Amino acid sequence: MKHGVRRFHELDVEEKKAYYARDTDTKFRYTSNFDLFTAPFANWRDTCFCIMAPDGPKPEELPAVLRDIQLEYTKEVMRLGICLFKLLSEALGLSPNYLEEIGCSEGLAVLSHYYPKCPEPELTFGTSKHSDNDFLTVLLQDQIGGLQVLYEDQWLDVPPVTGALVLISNDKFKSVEHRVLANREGPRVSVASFFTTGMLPSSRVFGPIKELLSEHNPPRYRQTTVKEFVSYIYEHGLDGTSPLHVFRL
Ligand SMILES: O=C(O)CCC(=O)C(=O)O
Ligand SMILES: [Fe+2]
Repeated sequence: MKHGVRRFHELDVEEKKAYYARDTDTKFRYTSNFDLFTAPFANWRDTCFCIMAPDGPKPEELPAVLRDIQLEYTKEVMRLGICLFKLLSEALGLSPNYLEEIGCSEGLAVLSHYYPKCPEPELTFGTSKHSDNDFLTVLLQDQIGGLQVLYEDQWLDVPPVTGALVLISNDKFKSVEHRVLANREGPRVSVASFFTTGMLPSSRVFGPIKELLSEHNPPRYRQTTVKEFVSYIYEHGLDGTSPLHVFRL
């Protein structure tokens, strides 16, 4: 998968142009800084964004250099995701299929990032500080490094694997804040698979799971739709703030 992503990003500009889009109606789109016009500054990163589930692209909509591998990789990520949602449900004391049944594994968006060498890495980031606005992220990264997580007020170089189940778990699972440094070495390639249903027109509401609530553990967030939750990031860009404060009671 990492080779496929690198092959795409290293194609001729003319070939990549055909996939460049800033609107939201193509399934596979190549872009740089989705939040270019809303974030406080630009990141040193290009991205291919592709909705793979529930309705993925037709194979011919994917660039030939990563077509087969992206389809195969996504199948495996979906299997892994379903397994993780079962374990997370159990960890919350719920039945194993709980998170799957409320729709957490229904949607999957694959973000394939390419961080070119940066001549002045102290002036920007590869990806600025944020926490992911989805249910869970499965992250694949290469060996270049630069990914950091915030732990007890310190940035640690740790390869993270888990994502964001904060709101519906009522803070039981905390979404890790993370960033990627721009790097003199590179390119760096990563693939972030977001379990999200933000692309669906669903009006289903999510809030803290009622089985987890009690007198001693009252809801800490109001209910919201995934669409509303996700829109925060588009409106603010990766400006270092978390959408969670908007929903906190
Ligand atoms: O490139 C990485 O390792 C992380 C990317 C990331 O944080 C994201 O896509 O949300
Ligand atoms: Fe992230």
